[in-house]
Parts: sequence; C-alpha cells; structure tokens
Amino acid sequence: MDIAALLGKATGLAFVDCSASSETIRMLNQVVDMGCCVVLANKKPLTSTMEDYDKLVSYPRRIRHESTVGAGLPVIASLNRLLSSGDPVHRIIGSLSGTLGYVMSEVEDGKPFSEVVKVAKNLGFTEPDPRDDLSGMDVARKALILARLLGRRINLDSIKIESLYPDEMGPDAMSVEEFLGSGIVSLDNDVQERVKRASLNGNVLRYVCVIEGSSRCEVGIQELPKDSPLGRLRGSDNVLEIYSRCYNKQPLVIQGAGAGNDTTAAGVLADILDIQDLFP
Ligand SMILES: NC(=O)C1=CN([C@@H]2O[C@H](COP(=O)(O)OP(=O)(O)OC[C@H]3O[C@@H](n4cnc5c(N)ncnc54)[C@H](OP(=O)(O)O)[C@@H]3O)[C@@H](O)[C@H]2O)C=CC1
Ligand SMILES: N[C@@H](CC=O)C(=O)O
Repeated sequence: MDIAALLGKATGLAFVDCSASSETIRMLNQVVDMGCCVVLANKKPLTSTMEDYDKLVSYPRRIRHESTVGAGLPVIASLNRLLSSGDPVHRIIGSLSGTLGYVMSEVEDGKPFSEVVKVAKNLGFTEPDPRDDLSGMDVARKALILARLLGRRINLDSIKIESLYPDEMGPDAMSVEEFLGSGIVSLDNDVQERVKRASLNGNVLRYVCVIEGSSRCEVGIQELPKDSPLGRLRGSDNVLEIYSRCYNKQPLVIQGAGAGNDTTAAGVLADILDIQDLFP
C-alpha cells in the first residue's frame, strides 16, 4: 500500500503504529511531513536519534503516544498538563514494566523465573522478544521518552541499564525460542536466590526507573521495603511518582495495570479519539 499517497489525499486520518519495530521510523517521517497525525504504542520511533525525535514531535498537537509509557495509564497526559501549566518536574521514580512487576511478584510467591516469564508472554505483557523486557531496554525506552518530554536531550546510551540475563543469551547468540526453551532456565536459581536474600531483610526486588535533575536517568533492580509504594505492587501494575514544584513533598502518583492487550488498546483508542478534536 502506498501510505504516503493515501494520507496525502485525505484529511483527518491518523497513522497508528502498534508494531515493536524501528522500521516504521522512515515512514513516520514522511507522514509527519504530510501534516498527518500520529498515534504510537511503539516506543522505538520516540527513542531513536534526537533528529528523528525532533521530527516526530515537530507538531506536538498532532502526535499522541500515551500507550508508550504505562500502557493505558494517563502518564504522558498528566506530565504534559503539569509541564504546560509551567510546573517544572524534577524527579520521576517508578516501576514501569508490567512484565518485570509480574515476574518479580510471582517469583516472590515461589514460582520459577523461567516459567513466569513464559506466562507473562502468554498474557500479552512482554514485548514480542521478552528479552527486551528482561534486558531493561523496554524500561529504558520508557525512561527516555519521559526524560525527553521533560526537555532532556539525551539518547538511550546515556541511560544506566541493568540486564537480568547475560550477553551470551542475547538476540545475536540465540533465537527467542531457544532462549525461552532452554536458555532462561539457567537463570532460575540466581533470581530465586536474589529474591530470597531480599526477603530475609524484609524487602522485595523491584525494577525501578529514576529520572532526576538534569543528569540522572537509570533503570535497574532495587531492594525495597515490602511496605513501600513500589514494594506493595503486585502483578502487572505500574506505579509512577512525579515530583514537581506543586507536587513537592507529596508526589503525584499514577498507578494501575501497566501492560496487557486491553489496557494498551484502550490507550491507543483514546489517543485516536482525542486527535479527532483537531478536525471539527
Ligand atoms: N503488550 C503490551 O502490554 C504493551 C505493548 N506496547 C507496545 O505495543 C507494541 C506492540 O506490542 P504487542 O502488541 O505486545 O506486540 P505483538 O508482537 O503482539 O504485535 C506487534 C504487531 O506489529 C506487527 N508488525 C511488526 N513489524 C511491523 C512492520 N514493520 N510493519 C507493520 N506491522 C508490523 C506484527 O505483525 P506480524 O505478527 O505479522 O509480524 C504484529 O501484528 C510494542 O511496541 C509494545 O512496546 C505498549 C504498551 C503495552
Ligand atoms: N512489555 C511492556 C509492555 C508495555 O509497554 C511491559 O511489560 O511493561
């Protein structure tokens, strides 16, 4: 299909990217040039080079990407409202992976890591290659999207990322099927040990994203008290604490299902409907 020709002939169309691919970036550039609206669940176009990013957001009212962070949760909308009202955000801390939240809480309940990763995939929480989640890369992309929204001109390689599997099990070394079929089992004991050690201290492990000030942006495992906002998370829930001038001592907190087909699709649909307002 010649998408450029189709979009060029009509107004009021939105180009919706729900792939997990970088291949759509070139097409998105064309679409933006034609003045079309864009809705993204795909994080990759927003986490490519600054040049691609600047192009994509060059008409801010014509792009919506709520589902790229926290699936259907109103994360981007809330941040945009704070920023547009002149309330500077200085710190965001959160648990932004439905997959890793689910995996950690199930391992705490004694289930093997390898098994719960497969269940997370079947439930629609993981990326097409679950190593995108387990490497921390998916959370890093969300962190980058948020950091760029706050005005930070950084790339993925500025983010400190902790991976839950070794390089020898990466996509260059084995297929998704090999990883899930045989590779991942060898990680079970290690993860179970880490979870047990944390539990002896009354703590749990959570995969945490921190964006702070003008330089800190990191994602990785933290040992946290069970009875803390992040420690209390169960299943695929995400939680995000936003600290700004108005929300200084008590953060603005957004919490709820952060992955899954229904909530993601609802986020995408809400974005499409929202964009309709541009075409009275
Ligand atoms: N699952 C979730 O909870 C959430 C997902 N997202 C994002 O949504 C996106 C999709 O995730 P999910 O639905 O789980 O993944 P799936 O693998 O289920 O779906 C991806 C779809 O994209 C299609 N696709 C892949 N490459 C291209 C391409 N170059 N052009 C057109 N279509 C393509 C695939 O088609 P085919 O099968 O034929 O290859 C497939 O239908 C990802 O970017 C993910 O990060 C965001 C928030 C939450
Ligand atoms: N794979 C992601 C889906 C949403 O972006 C996750 O687990 O959070």
